[in-house]
Amino acid sequence: MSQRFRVLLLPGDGIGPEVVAAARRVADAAAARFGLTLEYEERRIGAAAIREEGAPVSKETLRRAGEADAVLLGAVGDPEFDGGEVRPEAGLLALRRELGTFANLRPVAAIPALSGSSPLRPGVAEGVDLLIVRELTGGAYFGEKEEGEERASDLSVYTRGEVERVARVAFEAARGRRGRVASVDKANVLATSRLWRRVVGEVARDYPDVALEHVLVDAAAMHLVTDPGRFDVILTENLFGDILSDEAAVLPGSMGMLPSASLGEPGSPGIFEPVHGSAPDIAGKGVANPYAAILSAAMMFRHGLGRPEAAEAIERGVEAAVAAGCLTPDLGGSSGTEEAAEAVARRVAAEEGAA
Ligand SMILES: NC(=O)c1ccc[n+]([C@@H]2O[C@H](COP(=O)([O-])OP(=O)(O)OC[C@H]3O[C@@H](n4cnc5c(N)ncnc54)[C@H](O)[C@@H]3O)[C@@H](O)[C@H]2O)c1
Ligand SMILES: CC(C)[C@H](C(=O)O)[C@@H](O)C(=O)O
Ligand SMILES: [Mg+2]
Repeated sequence: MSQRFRVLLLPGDGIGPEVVAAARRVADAAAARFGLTLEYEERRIGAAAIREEGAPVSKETLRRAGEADAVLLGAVGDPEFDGGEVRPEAGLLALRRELGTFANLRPVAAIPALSGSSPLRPGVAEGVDLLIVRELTGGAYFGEKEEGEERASDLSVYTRGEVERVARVAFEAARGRRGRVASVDKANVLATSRLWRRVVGEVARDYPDVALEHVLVDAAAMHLVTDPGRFDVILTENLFGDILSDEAAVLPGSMGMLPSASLGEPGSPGIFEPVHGSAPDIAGKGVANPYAAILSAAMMFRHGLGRPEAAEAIERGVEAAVAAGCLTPDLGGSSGTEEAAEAVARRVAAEEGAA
């Protein structure tokens, strides 16, 4: 009997539905190839949920997410709700909170065929292979907020336990990579960063085989685009990780190339979500780059469903489609979203019977 998995699809807003459909197409091809059955349920999140259900994510959707084996998410956000009291983004934050996905893995890898796509100095982005481990359920995003006409504040809180658990994720990941962690903070100014630095240093003692360096976030932002090869695993807090990962998108050449996995305690469902947003400027045109969402589906097979062979087949499929010149406009090509998804799905299926 084939192994069955329940996948909750949350396409969301803007290009979200377009890239999730593409990811589903490829996930199905991988499932068929490896004898797995994916049972999908689709629900609303973000602006789509505000319009139809009155809230950016319903209690029922949060409940269904908790019962799924994995959540595959597109993006949330719509200019219609900018500055409003109910924000689409709150749905995603509530979902992360509900599922306790404290560790967000954002791999940044330059695909060889795309080495010319980075707008940086020639050669800088070549061979880049780094992993941002972003703390995802703490810091200024989730602290107490005050929002008045004359005064506003976002309290940033970190506890020892919150820092320790995400640091362990980073050190474990480094063990399977090149053995280096750069912990990024602002310890020259922020108390939370000083706690962060102390706790990361303590955790490092359990990983004598991993080299740890502390880097201030302002300098890290500069190194990321001038000398990205110095990084293996970057470990950082919620807000810094959000900003540094969009900056890192210039390395492979587009926001449309960065996937992510948001993981909680073992056994709890992860959220697999591209790093990019709802891209209202290109939504509905069929030209969004689906590779970030497709590679997020690969991460779902690896980290959420325990089927790394399916993940690898998808990753090889993306590399091959890109090498064959199947590029969306953000990468300088003229392929559409569906065409790119088909190109990957075909390659995943055609590997059938291969070792
Ligand atoms: N995880 C999420 O759901 C998420 C992440 C970031 C932003 N957002 C939301 O998305 C909305 C738009 O935000 P933004 O414009 O600052 O960021 P964005 O990531 O949506 O877009 C930034 C730029 O990158 C381009 N881009 C992004 N993804 C692309 C893709 N797959 N293919 C081709 N081009 C792509 C867009 O066209 C745009 O020019 C906001 O409401 C924001 O809050 C959501
Ligand atoms: C939409 C927003 C809440 C989200 C974040 O800031 O975490 C997004 O920018 C991301 O990077 O996933
Ligand atoms: Mg972001």
